[in-house]
Amino acid sequence: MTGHPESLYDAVGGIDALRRLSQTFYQGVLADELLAPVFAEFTPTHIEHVAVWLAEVFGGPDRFTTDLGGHQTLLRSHLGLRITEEQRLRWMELMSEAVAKELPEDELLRRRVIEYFDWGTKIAREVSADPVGTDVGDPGPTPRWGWEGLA
Ligand code: HEM
Repeated sequence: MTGHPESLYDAVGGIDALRRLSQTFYQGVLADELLAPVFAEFTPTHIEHVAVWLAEVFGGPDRFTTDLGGHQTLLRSHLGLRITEEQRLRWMELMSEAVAKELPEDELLRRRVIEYFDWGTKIAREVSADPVGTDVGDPGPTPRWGWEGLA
């Protein structure tokens, strides 16, 4: 796309920007009374794992697939959480605030990133209704999200 780097990963500023985004987001989550209980098992590795996942989704290195178990592991992490729509919307609100704080002031870029989160949180919520240990099957490769949305 004219004037933009090819991938959303490069446009946001690479892994360091995604780490800052994830860090800021989790600060908000852990201070939030609706979401903090959902993240009772939180450990600081979450921050890095979310950044590595987002890097892959946005067209950067595929380290979540090669080192962290890939798409299936990501889905499994959400089993049993029983995420409500209210919690999903709060998640979106806190992530939107983190995007506004940490990502470049590029309207299209921010819109595409938020669209990904809206799509992804709906899947997380759906998966979370099934109990821990449910066979999630083969979900295929990690989804990729670009300037036109889902690739
Ligand atoms: C696009 C949306 C989402 C993405 C990209 C995402 C990403 C991730 C990743 C990468 C992990 C694994 C962390 C690790 O291995 O340490 C994880 C775990 C988790 N996610 Fe999400 N997530 C999303 C939506 C949500 C939503 C909507 C909720 C709840 C409101 C949620 C709650 C959790 C919790 C509680 C865990 C930790 C599970 C555990 O303790 O193992 N996620 N998520």
